[in-house]
Amino acid sequence: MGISRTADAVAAGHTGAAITVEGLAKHYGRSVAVEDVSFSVRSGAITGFFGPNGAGKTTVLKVVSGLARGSAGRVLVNGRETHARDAGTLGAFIEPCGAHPGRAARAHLRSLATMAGLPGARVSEVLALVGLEQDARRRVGRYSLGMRQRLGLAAALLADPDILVLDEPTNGLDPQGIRWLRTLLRERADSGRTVVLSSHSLTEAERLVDDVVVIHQGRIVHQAPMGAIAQGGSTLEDIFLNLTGGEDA
Ligand SMILES: Nc1ncnc2c1ncn2[C@@H]1O[C@H](COP(=O)(O)OP(=O)(O)OP(=O)(O)O)[C@@H](O)[C@H]1O
Repeated sequence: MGISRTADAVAAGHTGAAITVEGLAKHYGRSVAVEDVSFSVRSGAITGFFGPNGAGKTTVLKVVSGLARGSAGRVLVNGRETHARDAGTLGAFIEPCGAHPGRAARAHLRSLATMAGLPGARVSEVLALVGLEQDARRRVGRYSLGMRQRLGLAAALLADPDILVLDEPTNGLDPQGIRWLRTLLRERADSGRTVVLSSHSLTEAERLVDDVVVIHQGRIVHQAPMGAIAQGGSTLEDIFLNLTGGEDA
């Protein structure tokens, strides 16, 4: 995993990593959500971001996606520090999906496409891609959890971005949906694009991710290629429980 880069290399320009997070902190008033978070994400790989409830995964993914601002530190996307990520560079799905419950999925996606300057035909493409064609005219408020996940994914995929950031994307998906998502994400990575996802389903994620980042109590406690973890005879769950103090669970 192309992890720590020197400050000089980063200052000199693009390090080759799709995402570099350096010394990121996020405070809510006096409460510290994450502190001194640094890691990087390889281009063309699937990176899994793991941690117990409240560890800081969503907070970091929001800042990485430009949906929230950090209190300190910086995030480089393709070597550039910018708060407004353009849709073709990075697409994110972090709940809530932002669709008005009274709106049809197709109308929601159409507005997003218009705002991003994308052709209307792309809406039908992503609806087909996520398997929501038949339900595209239904109100989002009547969607199941899995259908909302698929809609969120459709929105993230609209501009066919180089980098996909997904917060617990398998939540609510049925087994067919999980397999479909695994294939979709693997194909994207194999074609040189980048995926970052968080998940609590460690057994599931073990089959999918190339690189592992573990966050605990707002700080990064581990980063390694999945292959190295497996070679060491450990499972992702072993590593996770050891690092997050849950080995007695
Ligand atoms: N808007 C907010 N205001 C105040 N504190 C917040 C806010 N959002 C998150 N936090 C706090 O930041 C910390 C990290 O939360 P975050 O949602 O990033 O964790 P997480 O790892 O995604 O958790 P989970 O696995 O439960 O989704 C928690 O202590 C949470 O209470």
